[in-house]
Amino acid sequence: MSEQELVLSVRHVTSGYRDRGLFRRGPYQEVLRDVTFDVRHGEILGLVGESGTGKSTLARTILGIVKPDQGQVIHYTKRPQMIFQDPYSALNPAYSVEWTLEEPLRVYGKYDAPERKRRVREMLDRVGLPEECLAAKPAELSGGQRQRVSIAAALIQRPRFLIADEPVSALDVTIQAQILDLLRTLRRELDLSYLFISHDLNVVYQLCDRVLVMKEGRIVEQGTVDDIFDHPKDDYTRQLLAAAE
Ligand SMILES: Nc1ncnc2c1ncn2[C@@H]1O[C@H](COP(=O)(O)OP(=O)(O)OP(=O)(O)O)[C@@H](O)[C@H]1O
Repeated sequence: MSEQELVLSVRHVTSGYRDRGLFRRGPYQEVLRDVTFDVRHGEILGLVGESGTGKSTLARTILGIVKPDQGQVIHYTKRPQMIFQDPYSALNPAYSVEWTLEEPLRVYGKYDAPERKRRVREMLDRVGLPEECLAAKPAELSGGQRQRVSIAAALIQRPRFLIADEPVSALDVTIQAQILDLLRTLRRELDLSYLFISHDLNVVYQLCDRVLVMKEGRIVEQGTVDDIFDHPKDDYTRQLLAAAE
């Protein structure tokens, strides 16, 4: 696969934490073990595995928050942005939606005020929110609206690659379906790629093109959604599928 077709390569990455315990000097805990995969241009790559297996640690390692002890993380596009399960973690409760969406552009410094306002309104429209939301604070919005705002905040700097860590897990099923639809539409319209982290295999089946299965910090199986769901090769994948039925 040529480099133009990739947005990210993770090569033999081993990483973990040193900051446990008293005075953050606890023993080193290895979390990721020899992790290798690519994210291809335009794809939605699912990452599944039980709680505590290292999915969020992988996201942090891709973002550079956790440094790999071995191996390499190679970005072929702008740095990815993140969407989280709880949009509150991405949205400052004290500020309006307009402020939240405009701030990264203000920091970036390239656009004047009218252009920033135009971009904010365009992004709000793309994520399916009315202009009345601009003045609202996060607490005044529904869970689904808040997740739309955090998606807009992630996209306002026009990244090519998004990491979504359980982005629909806190939403009820109808709203989940709307947000999954939005993510599909945005991928098409903005030519995005996603790493989509979820413990919900049903959601992964609906949304993803390919899937990574992680167990105890290792990728035990990867393949297309059809491969993984219809012809799982690894025992652990079979167990996860059986548990989800
Ligand atoms: N900041 C941290 N410092 C030390 N250890 C951590 C830190 N964050 C996570 N860990 C440990 O790393 C391991 C993997 O956690 P991680 O959050 O990556 O798993 P996960 O697969 O995302 O789980 P979940 O699905 O519950 O979010 C766990 O044992 C966890 O306790």
